[in-house]
Amino acid sequence: MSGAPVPTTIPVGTDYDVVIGAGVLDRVGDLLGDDVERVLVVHPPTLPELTSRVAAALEAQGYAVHLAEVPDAEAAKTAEVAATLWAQLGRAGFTRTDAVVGVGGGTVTDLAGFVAASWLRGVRVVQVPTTLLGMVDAAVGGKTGINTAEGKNLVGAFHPPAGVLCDVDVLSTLPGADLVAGLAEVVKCGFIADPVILDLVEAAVADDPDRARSAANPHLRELIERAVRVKAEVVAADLRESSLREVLNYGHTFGHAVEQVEQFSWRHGEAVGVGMVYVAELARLTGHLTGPEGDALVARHRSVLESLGLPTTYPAGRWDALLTAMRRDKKSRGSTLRFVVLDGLAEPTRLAGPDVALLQAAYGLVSRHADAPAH
Ligand SMILES: NC(=O)c1ccc[n+]([C@@H]2O[C@H](COP(=O)([O-])OP(=O)(O)OC[C@H]3O[C@@H](n4cnc5c(N)ncnc54)[C@H](O)[C@@H]3O)[C@@H](O)[C@H]2O)c1
Ligand SMILES: O=C(O)C(=O)C[C@@H](O)[C@H](O)[C@H](O)COP(=O)(O)O
Ligand SMILES: [Zn+2]
Repeated sequence: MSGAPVPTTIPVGTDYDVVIGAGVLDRVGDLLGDDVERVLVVHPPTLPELTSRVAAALEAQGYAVHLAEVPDAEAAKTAEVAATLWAQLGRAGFTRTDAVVGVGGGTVTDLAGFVAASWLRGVRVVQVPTTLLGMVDAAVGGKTGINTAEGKNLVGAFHPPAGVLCDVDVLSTLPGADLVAGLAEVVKCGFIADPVILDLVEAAVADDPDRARSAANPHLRELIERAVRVKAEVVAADLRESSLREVLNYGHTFGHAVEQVEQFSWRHGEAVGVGMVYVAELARLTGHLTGPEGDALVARHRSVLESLGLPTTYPAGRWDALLTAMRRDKKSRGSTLRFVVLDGLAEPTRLAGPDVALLQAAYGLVSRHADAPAH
């Protein structure tokens, strides 16, 4: 894969840096800060080599490394798994000057961040995302959490990391479907804030569609950096999602509901893909996107996502379950559902309390094609 030799450092306000580079994995200890003795490295079973490299780099710098293997993917984000990590931290005597390192995709960094946020009411966490989605989104910004039986990320904390280390070389082993799922969050940043992202994705697809959906995408490094800059700017201004940060939730009200209804058999990025089409249709139905320009923007959602192989439709017949799940969205206020919608390209705004008939009509527009991909 391509990658400039010089790492890029993107500051998140004055709090911490996101370091993006090729072959930078061994620098993990540099992000830990002072006084750390013990480090809990949280990792999935799928990444033995990367985990060993991180552990060896930390040991070489004198840290006492404790490995914590957790179940792969969404199965990691449970209270039971968090409890096993708290027990391990307790047995090993982790103090407030010790730290957690998350090595893996967004599921691992969400879990590791939450355990760090809750242990002794907060210890340092350094995130080492190994998926595209983790690099551009999950590991950055300090939203940490786990799921409950009732829904996605319902328990968690805002706990910014001490640093984020993105080694783009590790993406070469990422399965294609996971790379594409990460591109969904990149595309999200294009629609809400940085349209150059959409231009770059479309250019890569026009040039070579297969390569565009892989770690060999010639614009991948720039796409990662642009998406991280979008996220960094937003979370630096509004860590706790009092207002602005909600824009990063574009497509997630419906997307999280799909994940829940499908019992996590859809990847997060896939669900967010169809969620963005849903909310684009909702914006048209509620008069936020109007005229030929509005129509073109909705069509652009479908075309860019489909060109990457992301789902833009969802089967009919699941409305009641979807609506129940959407009501648990964190943007809801009492019984009022709230959505992030676009007034135009890179012009996000909020839609509060739309008529349920319009919500269902938007579902009709994403479900009318009975050709949703099998999962
Ligand atoms: N906290 C946030 O702000 C935030 C933002 C976006 C998403 N998320 C969360 O992130 C999660 C999704 O993250 P994800 O898409 O990274 O999924 P994931 O963590 O499940 O990883 C996807 C798969 O890739 C494998 N993998 C990881 N790195 C690899 C590598 N380098 N080579 C080969 N295989 C590798 C994993 O083992 C897993 O099977 C969801 O739970 C979502 O809610 C959180
Ligand atoms: O960072 C944010 O803020 C986001 O909303 C980014 C999302 O991509 C991410 O999936 C996040 O975990 C969703 O958070 P939630 O508050 O809706 O659970
Ligand atoms: Zn997301």
